[in-house]
Amino acid sequence: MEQLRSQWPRVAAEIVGSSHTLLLLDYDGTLTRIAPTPEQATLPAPTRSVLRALSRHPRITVAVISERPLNELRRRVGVRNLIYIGNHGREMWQAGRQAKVIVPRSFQETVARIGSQLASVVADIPGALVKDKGLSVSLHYRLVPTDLESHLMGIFVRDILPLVRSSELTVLYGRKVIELCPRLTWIKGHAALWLMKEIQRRAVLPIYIGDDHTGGGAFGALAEDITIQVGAHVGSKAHYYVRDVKEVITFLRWMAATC
Ligand SMILES: O=P(O)(O)OC[C@H]1O[C@H](O[C@H]2O[C@H](CO)[C@@H](O)[C@H](O)[C@H]2O)[C@H](O)[C@@H](O)[C@@H]1O
Repeated sequence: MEQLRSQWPRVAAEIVGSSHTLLLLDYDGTLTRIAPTPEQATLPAPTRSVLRALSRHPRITVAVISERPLNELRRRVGVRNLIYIGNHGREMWQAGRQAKVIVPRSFQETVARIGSQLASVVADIPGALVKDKGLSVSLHYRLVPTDLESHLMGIFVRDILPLVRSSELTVLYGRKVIELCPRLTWIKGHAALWLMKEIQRRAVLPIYIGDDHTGGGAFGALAEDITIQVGAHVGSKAHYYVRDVKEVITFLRWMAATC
């Protein structure tokens, strides 16, 4: 993985020379800085402005792709005419319409059942936060005191992991978050490929920018394209990295002004 800045002339020429760009952007850790709680990760107004400018650009299609639920994502970003993909790629909003990957009802019932069990076993651990996202559930531990983290993990491994292993769910480990979601062969990468097909009427250059730590991202699926990791994460499948969210916004401003 190389620093984007070190390869900039080549990458910039590829982008400027393309007839249409599909820009896929994660939300947390990419458009917003990581905050102590999910609620606090609000989108700064200048970032919303650059997304709005990009959304009106005739040669750029923008999709925000997140592990958050679709409705919450749309509310947080608040820019019309973007494509939104939520819940690990399983909920989509495009051209004013919602599409969903079919997830059997039994899977959703399992998410609810194990999610409520999870909430009850971590209830006494200060800072532990369980978020029911409909098609998935997250256990956030960013605010759990460091000396209690291994206790929390112990409870998770003892009480929850066996339930997950004997169910249709799987576990993803993210940035101070553990995600339980249906074990389906449809993740962010598949949603990205589906989107590329959808807009294939033009020659499309995909650019994916994300801070993926879970392995559920789209870097692997877009191996031929421009993939940019936020932060030099070891083991990332991205081709390039930028240092932080600030560099992402600089890149987006450049695209809005130059393409
Ligand atoms: O797919 P993404 O948009 O990158 O979402 C990944 C996770 O983002 C959120 O959690 C992360 O950001 C929070 C706010 O900055 C932070 O408090 C938390 O520690 C991070 O893990 C979101 O709440 C999760 O559901 C997503 O999986």
